[in-house]
Amino acid sequence: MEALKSMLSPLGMNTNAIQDTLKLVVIGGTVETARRASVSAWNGFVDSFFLTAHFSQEDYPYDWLMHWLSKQPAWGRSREFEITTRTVGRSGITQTTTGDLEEEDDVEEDDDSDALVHGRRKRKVAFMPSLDTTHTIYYRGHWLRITRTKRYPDYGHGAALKISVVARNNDILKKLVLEAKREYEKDAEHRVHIFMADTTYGCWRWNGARQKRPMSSIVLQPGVKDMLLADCKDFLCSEDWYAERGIPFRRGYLLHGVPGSGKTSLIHSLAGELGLDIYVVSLSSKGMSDNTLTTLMGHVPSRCILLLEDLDAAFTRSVSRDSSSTGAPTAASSTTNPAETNDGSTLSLSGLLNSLDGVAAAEGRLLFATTNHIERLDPALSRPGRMDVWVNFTHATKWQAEGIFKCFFPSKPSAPATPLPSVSVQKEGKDVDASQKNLPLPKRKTPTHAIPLLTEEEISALAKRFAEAIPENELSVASLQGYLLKNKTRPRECVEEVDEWIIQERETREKLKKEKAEREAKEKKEAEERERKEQEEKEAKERADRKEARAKAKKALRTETALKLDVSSNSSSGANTPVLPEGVQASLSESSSNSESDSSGGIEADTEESVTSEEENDKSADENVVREGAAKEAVKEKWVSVKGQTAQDS
Ligand SMILES: Nc1ncnc2c1ncn2[C@@H]1O[C@H](COP(=O)(O)OP(=O)(O)OP(=O)(O)O)[C@@H](O)[C@H]1O
Repeated sequence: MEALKSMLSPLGMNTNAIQDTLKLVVIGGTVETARRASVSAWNGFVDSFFLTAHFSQEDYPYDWLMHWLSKQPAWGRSREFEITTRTVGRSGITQTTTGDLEEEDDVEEDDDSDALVHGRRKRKVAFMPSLDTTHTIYYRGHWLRITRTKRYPDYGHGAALKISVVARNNDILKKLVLEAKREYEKDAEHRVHIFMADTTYGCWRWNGARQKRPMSSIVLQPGVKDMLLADCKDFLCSEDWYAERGIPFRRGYLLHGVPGSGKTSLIHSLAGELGLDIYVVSLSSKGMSDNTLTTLMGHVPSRCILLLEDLDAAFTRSVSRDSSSTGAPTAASSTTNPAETNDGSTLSLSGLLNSLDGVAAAEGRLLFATTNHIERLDPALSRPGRMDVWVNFTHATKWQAEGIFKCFFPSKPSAPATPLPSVSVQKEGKDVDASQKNLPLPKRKTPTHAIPLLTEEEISALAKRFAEAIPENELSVASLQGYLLKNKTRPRECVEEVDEWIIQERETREKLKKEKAEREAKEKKEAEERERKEQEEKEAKERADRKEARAKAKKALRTETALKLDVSSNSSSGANTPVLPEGVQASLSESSSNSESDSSGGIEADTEESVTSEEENDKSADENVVREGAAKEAVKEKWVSVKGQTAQDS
């Protein structure tokens, strides 16, 4: 301080403004230099001692870490944040996070996440640290510096995480990622994640997480579910077996059959059972091309279910999925020359085949394809190696009807440990047994409907009666489910009224069939009418063209004849010789031969096309005119030549 004073004292009292300014510049410069030096020293320290890991939103570790961070108090206490009702991270896990905002009343009332407000689930508001802010979190004896950044700021999407830590090696980061993964998987245990193909960017987009569907809720012919599940499990643990034999580590399942028979439901259920995510591609979606599909297939993770829905619709682009639509491959299905359809899709069959098992195709995935019309598939698509297992789904059998009935109406446990007193609940004017408290519904806190619990024997008897009433292979399982849903609280009435419902169903189907037939007949008639009109227009045009051609021919003939006349008159007046020029002689003989061969068609003899009677009349009238003209010319020319000869004789 003293030194500074002594340095400044000569300037202090008697200095002018310039000296003061210089003083300020020197001090400011020193401070700024010191600041820069400290920043660069800190950066140097960070660079040399910090380990930094980057996590991009496109990859799973990002989800794991976002999920883990959502549970860290420091993350929730950010001083700069985004407020969102979207769930944390791509995973969409909807549990309470440290940053969740609740109304006080809600917290007191209950923590029922299923509560409905105006028919919708209550949305929770979450606090998320805003982009480009750095947080420091203490983890296992280390301070982690975490920054969330935007990966593609220009495109407005894609986020990334940067985690830096002072450590000798990256063990701490490995531990962090593994712990985040474990926690994520534990929370995701009851859900199946769905990813949809984004054809614009050629990437996969997370589309939501669905509750797992128990396999027992899918009712198929005995053995089908078990066979499929065993096959999938066997495949997933046979990677080495495939590698040893040089067989591509892929397996394809083709589920074909009538609509509403459980194809999609079975795939969801299998995904839940095997703990796999589902990647869905709609081949007929807008902008789908060979390149996009190949890119997408190359980015499918190794253990997942790849679902190609409605495989037959990929090349027909038909709106109708019924059996009467032709399903004939359009130009776009050409294997060599894919044509662009009006929806911008340029996918070809060869492109699809290549993406399924080409060099870039992912290994270890289970391919599931569904179709309602197996007969429309190209054999190359469904051959073994691409589709190894085929399963046919039919309309409901009696066996399935019985099974689905039992699924809807679970029976009362035969010997409850502590029998509950049966309470009667008044609902819609009917007495129903309220002992449904025994129902295995762990998540439902306030049941919105009461299901009477019947004994196992009673349910079995009702299910049998229900199955007997259902015609074999006539109604879809989806329609049975619809009927049971309508009667979910009335098992006995449901069985009593099933005959009536079947009659109604048949009538509705008949009506729909009739309406469809009428619509198709009308469309056919309109198409025929259109075709007839087009044909008529075409014929009229052809007639007009022919008429014009004939008119031109007549005109040309007249011009030629006039020319001949000129030549012969010149020769008769100019020289006394009766010898006619060669062309005129030829014309004369032609004219005479024409007059002789009138019946054979004369001037129009070279017209090959057949003509209508009207046209023939026109034509013969025209021909008569031409023939008359030609005959007159011939007489005239003969007279001229005789005259010429007489003149020479005399
Ligand atoms: N076999 C079945 N077991 C249980 N539920 C079924 C069965 N078949 C159909 N369902 C029910 O019917 C509805 C439609 O089923 P799903 O979508 O799986 O049929 P799909 O065969 O895939 O039909 P589409 O060919 O039209 O896509 C679902 O809600 C499902 O619960």
